[in-house]
Amino acid sequence: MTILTQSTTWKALAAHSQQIPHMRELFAGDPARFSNMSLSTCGLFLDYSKNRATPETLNLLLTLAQEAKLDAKIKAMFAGDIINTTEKRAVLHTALRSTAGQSIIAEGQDIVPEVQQTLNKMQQFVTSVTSGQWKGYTGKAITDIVSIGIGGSFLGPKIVSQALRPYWITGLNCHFVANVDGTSISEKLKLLDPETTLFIMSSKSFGTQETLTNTLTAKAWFLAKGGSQSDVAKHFVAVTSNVAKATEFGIDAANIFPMWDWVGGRYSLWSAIGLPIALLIGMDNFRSLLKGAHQMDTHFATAPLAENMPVIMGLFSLWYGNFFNAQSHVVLTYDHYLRGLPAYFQQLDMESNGKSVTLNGTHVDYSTGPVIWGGEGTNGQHAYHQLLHQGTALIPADFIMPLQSHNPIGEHHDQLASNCFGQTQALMQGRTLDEALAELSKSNLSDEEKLLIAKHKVMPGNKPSNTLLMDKLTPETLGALIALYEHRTFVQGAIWDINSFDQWGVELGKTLGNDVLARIGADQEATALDASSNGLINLYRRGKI
Ligand SMILES: O=P(O)(O)OC[C@H]1O[C@](O)(CO)[C@@H](O)[C@@H]1O
Repeated sequence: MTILTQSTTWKALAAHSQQIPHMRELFAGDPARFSNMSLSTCGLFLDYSKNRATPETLNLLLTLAQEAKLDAKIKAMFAGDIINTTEKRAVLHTALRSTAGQSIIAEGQDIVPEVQQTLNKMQQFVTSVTSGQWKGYTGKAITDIVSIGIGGSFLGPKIVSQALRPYWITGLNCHFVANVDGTSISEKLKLLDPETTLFIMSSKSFGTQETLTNTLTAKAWFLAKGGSQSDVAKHFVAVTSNVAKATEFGIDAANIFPMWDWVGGRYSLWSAIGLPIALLIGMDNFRSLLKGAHQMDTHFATAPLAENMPVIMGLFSLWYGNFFNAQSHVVLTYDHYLRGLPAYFQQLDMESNGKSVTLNGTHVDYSTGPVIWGGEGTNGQHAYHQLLHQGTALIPADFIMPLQSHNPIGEHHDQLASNCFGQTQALMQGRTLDEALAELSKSNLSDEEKLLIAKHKVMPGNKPSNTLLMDKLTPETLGALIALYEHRTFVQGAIWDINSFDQWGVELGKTLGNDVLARIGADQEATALDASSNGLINLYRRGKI
């Protein structure tokens, strides 16, 4: 048994979870529930009133957070303590959006100056490329960027660039390659001209198979299409913390942008890993993205727990996972530009909190990170929302929507908003048997048929959701929104007493993958592994079933 589940507060929460009235009743009993249970900060508005919660719920959850020393853990992260204990690293993505005058110490050194220097190096590079001063090997300006990276070195740049499409002011095109599947890079290369294409190789470790292989393919393509070895420096740059490996690989030292051990891959879009974003939206907009995140950092570090947006969201997610057996959490973006955000939050949360031992190695006796999934509204309403409304699983939902559209055409945005709010209402209130029968009262069905159909139309309701709104999707509000989810993930990991900043689970697959690769290329058929793995490898070697 862990200390957490033995605590009086945990037991009180378990008992309390059985006593919460249906949300319909909670709303009926408190006309001020919306204003009492909403919060506004950093350009974001959070309505958390549609949760299974009374004031007692919040008190208990906040007590749980205090007992887990959440306050002290937040301070430790911002102070650069070694909170990633298994990798012996500080966790300082917040330093990437710090302001020039701040001083943040990691491993005995103030890291703010090098963060600022890197931003300046990015600025010079962005100016040089976007002004046309940076020339390709035939003297032409760059028109296309290809970002090669995977995981945190891919999702952040890709999804933020997609989200900030209205801010693409530089005229460049950007393409992203992550998967080692040769189709991915081949389809991109077909569209490109080597004379005007610049590759950014993004890999913190400079050791990731997919990224190395894709970069080698890109380089071979460049050389085959007319570029020479001495031209490579004009077309390949890298972002990495492993400068030695990058130079050994052939990237000019002057074209390497630094990364640091104290930035986790899934928290790295704010570093030079965000270079593709900056090349599309310009450095001023990139700095606004950082500013929005910094505002959320300040809020997270200073607001009382009861008024702290990441804390409230983290606590409610834990509430459903630990006390209502919710196994997944859905993120529903009512904005086409934000369609990629669920995938981004999926990596952020699942790679961070997909853990099952506490910091001291004890096996947890409670659920940790849920499955994060989702998509854009209204599309999902015609697909998986059915299960949200009437399925047997409890799936808490976050609805995210800007009040103003970048494309205000006719009634589109009013319809979008009405669907978003209508969904949260339907999830909360559901439909009773009497209501379903009343709806059928004028039909020609027999009473027996009416009752049967009505039973199928019953929706239990009481399904929790948060609604997050912003005036408009801007670099600043997006920065705040992403930082909000980063900190929400931290809050849960801190209470569960797990390390949210390592990812040992992905290592075994990588190691075995390399072993399988050697067996695929070996002289003889595979015999040494389990029967299934041998069988699959040998089928693959034969190339047909
Ligand atoms: O930037 P790198 O070192 O190539 O790593 C890519 C990704 O691989 C992972 O280690 C997991 O596969 C992620 O955490 C990381 O973002």
